[in-house]
Amino acid sequence: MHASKLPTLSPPAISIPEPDHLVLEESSRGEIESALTYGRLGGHHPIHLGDHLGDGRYRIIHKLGSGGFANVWLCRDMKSREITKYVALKVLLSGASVGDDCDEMRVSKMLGKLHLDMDQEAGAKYICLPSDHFEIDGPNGSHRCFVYPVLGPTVTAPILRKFESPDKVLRNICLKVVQAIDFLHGHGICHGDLTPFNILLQTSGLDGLSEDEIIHMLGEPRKVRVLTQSGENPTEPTAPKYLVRPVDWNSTSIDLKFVSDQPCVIDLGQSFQVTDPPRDFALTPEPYQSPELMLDKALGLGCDLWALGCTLFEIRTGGRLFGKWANTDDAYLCDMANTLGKFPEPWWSTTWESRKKWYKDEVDSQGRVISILNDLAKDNVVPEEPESNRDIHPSGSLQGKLAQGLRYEVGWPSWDSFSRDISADEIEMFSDLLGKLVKFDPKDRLTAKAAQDHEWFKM
Ligand SMILES: Nc1ncnc2c1ncn2[C@@H]1O[C@H](COP(=O)(O)OP(=O)(O)OP(=O)(O)O)[C@@H](O)[C@H]1O
Repeated sequence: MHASKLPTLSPPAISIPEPDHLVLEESSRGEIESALTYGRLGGHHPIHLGDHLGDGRYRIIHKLGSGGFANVWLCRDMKSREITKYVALKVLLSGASVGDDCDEMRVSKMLGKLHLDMDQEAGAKYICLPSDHFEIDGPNGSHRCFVYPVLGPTVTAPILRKFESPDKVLRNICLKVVQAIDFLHGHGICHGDLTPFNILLQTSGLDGLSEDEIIHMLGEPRKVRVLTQSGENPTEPTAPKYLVRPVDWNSTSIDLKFVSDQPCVIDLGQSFQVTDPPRDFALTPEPYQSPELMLDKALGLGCDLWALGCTLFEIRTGGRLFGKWANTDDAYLCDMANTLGKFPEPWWSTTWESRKKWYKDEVDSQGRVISILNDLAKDNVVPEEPESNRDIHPSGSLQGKLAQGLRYEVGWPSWDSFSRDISADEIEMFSDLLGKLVKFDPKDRLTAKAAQDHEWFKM
């Protein structure tokens, strides 16, 4: 799910304290979950370490992540008696748990109807589907809960360092993501929110470890106290005593031997049957939106294929394909035009109304768009070092973007980076694949099935 779909929360039916009286003892930049998401109807369920959910079956032992709609907890499955077993439990905001249609279960239901033998389906093992679901009632409303396998982080610098051949590993991860999307598309399902943030690496070997071993490996959960404005502990049950900071996979003390090189595509909350696209839908974040989605609000498998191109680029290089510095639709569209050329009609002359602010109507002798203003429209990429790939390819092209090489950087709270060049051969092959996925006309885009046979994957 994505934050643009944040549900409007209904006004409280009972008298509860105003939500803005809660603060965190310390908060950090970019933190999604805040104290304000508690203490109100529609908000999060107050959860503490050691709590049991799902009729006592799932015991909370750490937090794995938080998004715009949910917190995801690492739990021990107490039903498993022989060996310890761990699961990821996604607990939705109660405001996101309304309605008959249950987003997270929709794909499982669609696939269930097809009576598939999932072991026989190549891409099925790279899709994260819930194994169980239930509902809990609490002081902030009812919350849908979904049980998933425990996954690890997205690809990051420290993870890459642990692999002997990171380039090969990254290409393999990309292939499996393509297989996962092919699996969905083959069964008429559009993912609807494909981004690199929704590609996590699988874990292995966690089951059987003791809780102490798990905590030792992931780091002791960090608690941040929730306080009232006057600095007191909140007394009402609508707020937890503390929030838990999610596992920091970039921390140097985490043992990455449990993180595999197999990806898994998560967050199928926006997925839909191609034959029945939703009328009211949430948009994928801008960097992954296709031009037809941005300009015509047209949704379909083609949007997934465009997002797939952007996602593969980002996995392989650690950088954004379109709009690295952009923060408006125009800036994203300009970067697409700089990289891919003039848009087809009617987009160029009519639909993209502000285009004339940035580009002339005609293109130059090499088919490149001609900028009117240099600021926004100009490409973000400045070639630096001579005698490298950067000088061979114009920066306003897919090759030019790939010529910047692999640049993975981890920001707050731990800093780390991992960088290296991408060979000229690979730039040629990969830009060919990307160019076929990010075609302007969705009908011209390479299907996920055909993409798997591309020579880039055979390097
Ligand atoms: N199965 C899992 N195993 C481990 N961590 C997970 C798992 N599923 C989700 N996470 C972590 O929890 C975070 C939030 O999950 P998810 O994206 O499903 O929630 P959301 O509220 O729907 O998010 P968004 O606002 O990004 O749409 C993820 O970014 C990821 O870090």
